[in-house]
Order: sequence, then C-alpha cells, then structure tokens
Amino acid sequence: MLAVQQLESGYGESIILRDVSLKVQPGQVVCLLGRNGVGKTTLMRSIMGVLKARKGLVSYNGKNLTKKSPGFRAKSGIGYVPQGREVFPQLTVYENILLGLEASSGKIKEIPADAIAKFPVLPAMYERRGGDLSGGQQQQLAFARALASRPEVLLLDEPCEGIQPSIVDDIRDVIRSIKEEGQTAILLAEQSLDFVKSVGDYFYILEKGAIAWEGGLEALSDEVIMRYLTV
Ligand SMILES: Nc1ncnc2c1ncn2[C@@H]1O[C@H](COP(=O)(O)OP(=O)(O)OP(=O)(O)O)[C@@H](O)[C@H]1O
Repeated sequence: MLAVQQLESGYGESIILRDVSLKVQPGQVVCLLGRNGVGKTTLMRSIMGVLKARKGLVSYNGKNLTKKSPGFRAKSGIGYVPQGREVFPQLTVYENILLGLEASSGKIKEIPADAIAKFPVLPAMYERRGGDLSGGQQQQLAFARALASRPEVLLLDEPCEGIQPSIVDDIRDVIRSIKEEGQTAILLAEQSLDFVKSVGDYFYILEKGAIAWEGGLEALSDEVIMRYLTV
C-alpha cells in the first residue's frame, strides 16, 4: 500500500500542500481531483520524490520513502507518468521505453510484450524520435515507458490533458485493463470528471492544498462536485 501521511510540501517560501494524507491500496484506481492549481501535480511530485516533502511521510508497503531519491522510489515499484509526459525528444520511441526498464534494477531485460500490447500504435513507431510524435502518441509512450518496469503503483498526472478524444478512449481502456489484471494500483490526477467516474474506485478532492473531501463513487454527488470542482 502507498501511504501519504500529513504531508507538507511547497516551492521556496510558499507552502502548497498542508497536512495531506491519502492511501492507495493494491489493485485500486484512486483519483485525485481539484480545480486548477490546488496542488495535484505538487502532490504527485512529492510522492515520487522529485520535490522533497517538508513535513510528513511517504511510505510504500511500510517502507519509509520520505528521504529517498526518485530513482529509489521507482525501484521500489512506483511508476510515474508526469504531467506533460517528459518524453526524451531526441531519443527514439524504442530507446524511451528501454529507459523505463532502468526502474526494474536489471530484473527485466526486454520490454514486456504484454505492456507494449496495450499500446498497439507504438511498435510501428519504434525508430521515430520521441519529439516527432503527436501529444497523444507521446502520452501513450510515457505510459508504456512507465509500465515497462511492471510497477506496483502507477502515478498518472492528467493523462488526458490536451489529448484527442480517440486517444482518451484508448487511455481509459488501458487503465481498465490494468485494473482488471489487478497487478498495478493507480493514483490518477485528472480534471475530467466523466473520465475519473468511468475508472475510479475512490476519490480525494484537494482544495487550497488540503484534502477537503474523500469517498467512493456513490458518494461523489452533484453537491460535492458543485462545491469543490465546478469552476
Ligand atoms: N515550480 C514551481 N515553483 C513555484 N510555484 C509552483 C511551481 N509549480 C507549481 N507552483 C504553484 O503551486 C500551486 C499548485 O500547483 P500544481 O501544479 O501542483 O496544481 P495542480 O492542481 O496540478 O494544477 P493543474 O490542474 O492546473 O495542473 C500553484 O499555485 C502553482 O502556481
């Protein structure tokens, strides 16, 4: 289980997240919601260790990761698809995916066929440079790169942002298939309510850098949506 306890995090002088606690249980798709700028990306980055927490705890299966590097966290089984993808533009699609294997500490030597089978468009593009792909294709590439090391928890930061509807549908199908397989839990930050409702098991809503609401799909009422999510 991934657990965040009383996390405080920010940039320079400003504190962005205060007293944030959440859990992602094995096999779950947990969604992180909130209006623009509430701190969803800051939370993802703090969980991955790209941003150091100021207070609180990030742990995975009881192991305290709070002071550990992003590389250590990746090797502990946490995958990350950052907002904006962060595909290496000069490397080929194949090389980008190979880099994802680094997180397996040498245990996985070849790109797993079942991980790549989730993105059938990619093999035909193996020799193309990452930077030449469309935004949607880059999103699929970043997703495949993260899955290549068979993470136990996957952090997905706004995978549908700026993506054409047909690829959003493909991404939804990939998330559903990961959920059915039950090997990888997902923490999904996403603005699209329809999307999260179609895949999510449990929901946390951030407001002003703190968890303002949490609950299951049945509790995510119109009133809650109006109060915390409507712009
Ligand atoms: N590198 C940074 N330096 C300083 N402030 C930052 C930095 N990145 C984000 N912030 C600020 O932190 C706050 C939270 O931003 P964050 O990107 O985490 O929100 P978000 O919920 O992911 O927003 P969005 O939905 O628009 O992606 C915002 O006020 C933002 O301006």
